[in-house]
Amino acid sequence: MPLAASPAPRRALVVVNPTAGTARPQLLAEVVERCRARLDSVTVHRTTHRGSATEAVRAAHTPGGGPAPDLVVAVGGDGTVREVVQGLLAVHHRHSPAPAGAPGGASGPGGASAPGPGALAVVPAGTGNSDYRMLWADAPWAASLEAVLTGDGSRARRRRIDVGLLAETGELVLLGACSGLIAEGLITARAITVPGRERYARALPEAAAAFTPYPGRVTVDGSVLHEGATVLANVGGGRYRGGQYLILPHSELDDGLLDVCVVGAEVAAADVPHLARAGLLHERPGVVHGRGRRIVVERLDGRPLRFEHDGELQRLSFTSMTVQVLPGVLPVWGAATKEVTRVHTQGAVPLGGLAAS
Ligand SMILES: Nc1ncnc2c1ncn2[C@@H]1O[C@H](COP(=O)(O)OP(=O)(O)OP(=O)(O)O)[C@@H](O)[C@H]1O
Repeated sequence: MPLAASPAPRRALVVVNPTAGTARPQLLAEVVERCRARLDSVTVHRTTHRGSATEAVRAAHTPGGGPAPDLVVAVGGDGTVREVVQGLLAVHHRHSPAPAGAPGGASGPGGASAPGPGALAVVPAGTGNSDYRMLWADAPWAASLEAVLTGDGSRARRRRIDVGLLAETGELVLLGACSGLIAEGLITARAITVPGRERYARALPEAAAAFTPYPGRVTVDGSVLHEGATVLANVGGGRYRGGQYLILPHSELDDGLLDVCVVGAEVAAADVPHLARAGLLHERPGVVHGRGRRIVVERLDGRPLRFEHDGELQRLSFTSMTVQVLPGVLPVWGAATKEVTRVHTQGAVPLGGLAAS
């Protein structure tokens, strides 16, 4: 759901993780210089430990602690973005008396009630940077940031996007959560030393070659979508996983719903990586799609369900994962339309995520 307007931001909090994969001092210097050239006030927080980004975002929005930022720039990888989002959602819950996702809510700058969280902008400085790609595809970060700072509506939009809540742990799901093969790929990736996206591009086929489907069930808002041998069930979120595998081609980040794709055993696991890279997986027989507010993914033989969310493997021994939508809770800057840029995969398709409006 687009906000009524996308005014240019005035006050930024820049949160940088100096330990993120590609966070060089000159990158931070350039981000800060660009922000200072355009904005009234810019505060920089360098993270010092895990959780530091969340703390900084919350502190910057403390009532009575001075004007809150209307822009929060996360400079780091997906882990840093997730921590910043956690902080923003804590502020959202503190400030939003309106039901989650209600248009307008209390979060627009200049709103009558206390301002909600600043809008997220991402500068990619990690190794995978899937969050940045979900929002901007392959656009260069400097051009994206400049469009945000100037409120250039032809290139950047501020929207309130949906976030998933993993009911079993209370964790947030931004890019997506997946059982089966994609989770196995993360385990295989640990032994591969090449950085970033390339690591996962090598890991997934390797994991697929050794993969055995599990007995599973997927339920969408109380109705069974799939029951039987399962290769993967992906809930989201972004259209791509691993920044390159097209799994949810019709997912919109701001429609108030979660999409789910289940790949049944009719599709050989070994074919999933190349089909998904080519953008062909979703139309194969044995692949089903659903959309709803609450998605339950179960393993039915009593053994732990292997699953991940946002690229983090879930280490607890749950037999199910339940993802509920928190509609429209996260204000975020992204590309103006989904047609603006393309992700370079073999079968390049329009960017997933933000609805053109
Ligand atoms: N100062 C710090 N020292 C150690 N760890 C930190 C620090 N600041 C943040 N972290 C942690 O570093 C982790 C990894 O950061 P991040 O994901 O941004 O970088 P990355 O792993 O290089 O990128 P990507 O996730 O895109 O591959 C985060 O989970 C975060 O909690």
